Amino acid sequence: MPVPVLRTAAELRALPRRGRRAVVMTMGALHEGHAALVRAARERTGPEGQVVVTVFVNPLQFGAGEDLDRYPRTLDADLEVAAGAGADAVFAPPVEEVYPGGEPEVRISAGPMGGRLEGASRPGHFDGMLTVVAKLLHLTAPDLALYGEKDAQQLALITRMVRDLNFPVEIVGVPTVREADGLALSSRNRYLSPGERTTALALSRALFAGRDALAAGGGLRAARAAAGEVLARAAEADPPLVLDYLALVDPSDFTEIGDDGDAAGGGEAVLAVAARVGATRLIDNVRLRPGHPGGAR
Ligand SMILES: Nc1ncnc2c1ncn2[C@@H]1O[C@H](COP(=O)(O)OP(=O)(O)OP(=O)(O)O)[C@@H](O)[C@H]1O
Ligand SMILES: CC(C)(CO)[C@@H](O)C(=O)[O-]
Ligand code: BAL
Repeated sequence: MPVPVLRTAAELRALPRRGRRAVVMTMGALHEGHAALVRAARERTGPEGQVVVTVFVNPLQFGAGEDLDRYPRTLDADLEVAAGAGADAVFAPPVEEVYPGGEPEVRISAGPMGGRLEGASRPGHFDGMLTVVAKLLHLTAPDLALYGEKDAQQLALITRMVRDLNFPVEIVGVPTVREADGLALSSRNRYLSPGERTTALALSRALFAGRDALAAGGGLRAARAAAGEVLARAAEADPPLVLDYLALVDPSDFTEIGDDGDAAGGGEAVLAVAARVGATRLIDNVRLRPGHPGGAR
């Protein structure tokens, strides 16, 4: 069944509420990772509930020189993926509908966590991201909202915003969906040539090497070193991987964990990587659990 496409805030307000409402926010170019979020939303609302998918490429979270203009826009295909995964409606507004006053002067500040890691590499990104997430939460008024763990710092910041600013919504994280060879699904993967894709596999391989080193009893220092070795080899590949960061961080606030330090939050850590292959910038991460069998999940 085709899924209704709502273009304006007024159309969204006119959508009758039914049971618990879940929202899955995306920038479009939907793939199986997005479909997993929609299916997880459906499971949580039950058949009597309602799942709304938003498709909006948010200019505010792109920096100068980033890929705002070439970001893939594939609404017809997105509607099929959303419907196939169980969405009830897609909200795909034009920019003027989300930013009726033009570029906003008042924005959400992502605070100290927003300046770390991804925030250090993409200044202003998380302020822009949280500002649009706040707007989309107001517009869609959901009971719950689901986000992927692939964008772990984004998920941590949204969770923090909702707590700090008393948004009446439950935030749910969904595990990263990967290709059979480990590459995390990402809309930006479609920029990769076959050779670039082969090099890009080093991101997930590095993280898995880190997880395996931890499972073998090496501790967090060995985990990071093992990941670093994989990335160093990929830097010599053709085309090369250009590392932005490899970091071990505390999942609650994304502060870096020293080599011998314990992570706060029950000793868990996130091993996160960002790198460029050709003109494409990719990120990935795994959760590490020192002391747990397998070292991770
Ligand atoms: N492989 C994945 N597994 C689970 N969730 C994902 C995956 N990829 C993206 N998501 C989630 O889907 C939501 C929308 O993300 P977005 O539209 O930016 O897709 P993306 O694939 O991350 O794109 P990009 O390549 O631009 O980063 C976010 O909550 C994001 O974390
Ligand atoms: C959450 C989001 C839809 C806000 O534009 C975006 O950052 C994304 O797709 O992850
Ligand atoms: N998936 C995160 C959104 C962004 O890269 O802008």
